[in-house]
Amino acid sequence: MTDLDLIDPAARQARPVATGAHSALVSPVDIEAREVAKTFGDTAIFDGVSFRLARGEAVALVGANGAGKSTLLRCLMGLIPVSAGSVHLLGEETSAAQGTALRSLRAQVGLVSQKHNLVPRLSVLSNVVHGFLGKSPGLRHWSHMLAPDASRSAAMHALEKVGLADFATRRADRLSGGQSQRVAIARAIVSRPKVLFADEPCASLDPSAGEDVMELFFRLVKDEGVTVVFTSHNIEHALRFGDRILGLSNGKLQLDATAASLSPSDLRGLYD
Ligand SMILES: Nc1ncnc2c1ncn2[C@@H]1O[C@H](COP(=O)(O)OP(=O)(O)OP(=O)(O)O)[C@@H](O)[C@H]1O
Repeated sequence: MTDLDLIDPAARQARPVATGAHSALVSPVDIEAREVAKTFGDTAIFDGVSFRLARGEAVALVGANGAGKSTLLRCLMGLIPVSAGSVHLLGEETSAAQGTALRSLRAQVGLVSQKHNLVPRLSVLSNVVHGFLGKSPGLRHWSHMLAPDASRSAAMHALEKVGLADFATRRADRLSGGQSQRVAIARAIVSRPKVLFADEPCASLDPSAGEDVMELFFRLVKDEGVTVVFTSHNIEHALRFGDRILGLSNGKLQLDATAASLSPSDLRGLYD
C-alpha cells in the first residue's frame, strides 16, 4: 500500500488494503493512526499508537480509567491535535484538514457520547435534525420547522429506526435516559456517516437500557456497513460488539487483536 491509497479517496475505493489484525481482510482503510502520541502539558497520556481500521470494522477501545481512551477517540476525530504522529480519517490527515475539507470530513463522521447532549427544550425531531449541522451549519438545521423537507423526513426515518417515531414532537427533557440515548443515536446516524465514534454509549444507563442501546446501535451500524470505534468498560460488550479490540495501558497500545481470538481474562489484564 502506498500513501496515495490513504490520501486519495478514489484510490481508497479502488484498491484493496489489509489491516493489522485482519490481514486477510480486503477493504478500504477508514482510519489510520501512525505513531500517535498525546501529551497534556508535561503529562504524557500515550505514545507510539499505530493501527489501521478497515471499512465496516467495529472496534472496541478498552483500558482502565484514565488510560486515554476518550483522548485517543478525540484525536482520531480530529477534535484535538495529536502531539506527535498522524491520523488519517477517510483519507484526510485530520491535523492538515481545513475549511471545506474539514467540513466535509466532519459531515461523514458521527459521535455518540456518554451523555446524550440533547437540547432539552427542543423537540425530539429537532434534536435529530441537528445531526445535519455538521454537513450544513446554520439555522435551517436548528429546528425541524425550518429544516428542508428531505432533512425532516430523514430525521423521521431515523426516529423510526430507533423505535421513537411516536415521540417526535415531545420535548427532549421529557424522555428517559434510555430514550434520550436512542435519540442521540438517531441524531448520529441521520446524515448517514461513514464512521461513527461512540464514547461509552451506555455508561449512564442501567444494565437493561444499556443492553438495549448497544443492541440497537450495532444492529443499525452493521446494516449500513459503518466503521465504528467505541470505548467501553464492559468487557462482555467489547467482546460481543467489537470485531476487534484495541487495549490501552501504561501509555501504550498493548493489545490489538480480533475479538474472536480473545477471552475476558485477556482483557482483564489491561486493568491490573
Ligand atoms: N483537556 C485535558 N487537559 C489535561 N488533561 C487531560 C485532558 N483531557 C484528559 N486529560 C487527562 O488525560 C488522561 C486520560 O483521560 P481520558 O479521559 O482520555 O481517559 P479514559 O481512558 O477515557 O478514562 P475513563 O475510562 O475514566 O473515561 C487523564 O489523566 C485525564 O485527566
